[in-house]
Amino acid sequence: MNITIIGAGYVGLVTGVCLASVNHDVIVLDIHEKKVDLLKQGISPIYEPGLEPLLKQQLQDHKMTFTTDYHEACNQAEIIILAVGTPSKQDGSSDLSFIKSAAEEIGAQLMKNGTIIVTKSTVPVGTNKKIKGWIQNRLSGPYHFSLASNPEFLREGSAIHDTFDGDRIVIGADSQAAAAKLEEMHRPFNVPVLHTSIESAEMIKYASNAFLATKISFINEIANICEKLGGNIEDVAHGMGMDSRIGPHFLQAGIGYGGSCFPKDTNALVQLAGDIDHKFELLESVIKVNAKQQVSLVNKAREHFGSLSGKKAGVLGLSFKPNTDDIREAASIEIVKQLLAEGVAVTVYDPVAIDNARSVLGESVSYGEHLFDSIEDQDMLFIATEWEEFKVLRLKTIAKLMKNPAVFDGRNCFSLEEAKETTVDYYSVGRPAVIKSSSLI
Ligand SMILES: NC(=O)c1ccc[n+]([C@@H]2O[C@H](COP(=O)([O-])OP(=O)(O)OC[C@H]3O[C@@H](n4cnc5c(N)ncnc54)[C@H](O)[C@@H]3O)[C@@H](O)[C@H]2O)c1
Ligand SMILES: O=c1ccn([C@@H]2O[C@H](COP(=O)(O)OP(=O)(O)O[C@H]3O[C@H](CO)[C@@H](O)[C@H](O)[C@H]3O)[C@@H](O)[C@H]2O)c(=O)[nH]1
Repeated sequence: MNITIIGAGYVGLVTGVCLASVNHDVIVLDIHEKKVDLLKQGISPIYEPGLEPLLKQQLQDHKMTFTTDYHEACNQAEIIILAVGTPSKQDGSSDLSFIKSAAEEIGAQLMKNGTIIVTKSTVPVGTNKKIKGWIQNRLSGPYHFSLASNPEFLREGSAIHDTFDGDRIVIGADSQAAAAKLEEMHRPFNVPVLHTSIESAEMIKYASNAFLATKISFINEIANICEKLGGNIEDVAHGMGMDSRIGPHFLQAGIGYGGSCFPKDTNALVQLAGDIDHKFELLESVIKVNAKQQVSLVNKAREHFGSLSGKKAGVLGLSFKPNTDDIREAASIEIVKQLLAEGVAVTVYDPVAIDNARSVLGESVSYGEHLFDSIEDQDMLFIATEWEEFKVLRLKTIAKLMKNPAVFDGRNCFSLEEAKETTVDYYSVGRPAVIKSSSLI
């Protein structure tokens, strides 16, 4: 099939590469010229395991092209997939300006009947109706087109795997023919397909993200209670997860959820409910708990040291999760900002996210070239992302390198047994702190 994707961000790029690799002919359009130039050379502007080799292969096989020209992208397409960003506005609601401008451009370029316009971007319930209007307003003739909502569920860091091995594909189309065509497009992925109305498809995306965020805030609250009452959150989560009605996933306590989706989509759903005078109290609490959790490690450090002013801290991990260079809404950035506000000199390290972090943190911190640069001679060490290369470090190595070995582990990378065998004062999440008697004197 001839498929066009509008937006060469995370979703557009991964979707495009995967569709091309199962033999569709894919054009990806973006308005960002530099990005398109890089992509034409087979260079991925994002770090995503497995993406670049697959991209290069599709270019070599002539299954994929990149452009900034809407006419070239849209006039022959059977299916046009909208994958532009839908960031948060100041009030938390979804900014649909990129969707609107892309829809208007598509409308102006439609020159035949039967094109299916698919929304993959995460958009509030009712947006597809608006998209229809925006396209219709720009049509140059009486062309018929179909609309569908086909939300994306990939996770950064495992995006290729999630596309080929996802749990479900949701299709909400305005006609049976469009629904059948989209099912055919996805068939090579061999993932179960659910057909719904457009509105249900739009809501499935928000409800899924909100539910997962709720699981995370819930387990983080249980972790906070464990810290005060006793109990080990790892055992508690394991025991809860053994109940098949609860399930073992998304019960990893930590320093809160970040990324480009959960924070944005939970806020957008609260706003969407508010628009119809429904106060979504549960989700409001989930968001509040998450904000509190993001600064919980620094609170522990303050309690440990008294004042943090004039001290030196290393921060390991800047991306919002491992295997990505994305730092959008990452807890690490909140931690760094708070440390800086308290007069701490901060050295950060991340295997792939340093360049992105530099654009946000500028010269306010030092950047380690090697992870040891963030450990050596520091008074305290924060672990904000559970990168594999941090997990294979040993606490006794960390203890030797640090000035005052106090570790604040936001991702429970080390066992309490290991912490007990070293000179490190070790704080983690939802587990008892391991404080050495010498540090209490
Ligand atoms: N990132 C994820 O893991 C993920 C997963 C599922 C769903 N989503 C949703 O998918 C959508 C896209 O997310 P993303 O992370 O890929 O966004 P992104 O910000 O990484 O990329 C969006 C791209 O769209 C381009 N763009 C903006 N306006 C355009 C226009 N008028 N015409 C053409 N291109 C335009 C931008 O230049 C950018 O390259 C969002 O709604 C997001 O919520 C994201
Ligand atoms: O048990 C857990 C699981 C995750 N997280 C945190 O939650 C955030 C999000 O993680 P994850 O969901 O793995 O990454 P995303 O790439 O943001 O993916 C989410 O957001 C995407 C965009 O909407 C959806 O497509 C995916 O299905 C959904 O999982 C990260 O900060 C994680 O550290 C936890 O703290 N504990």
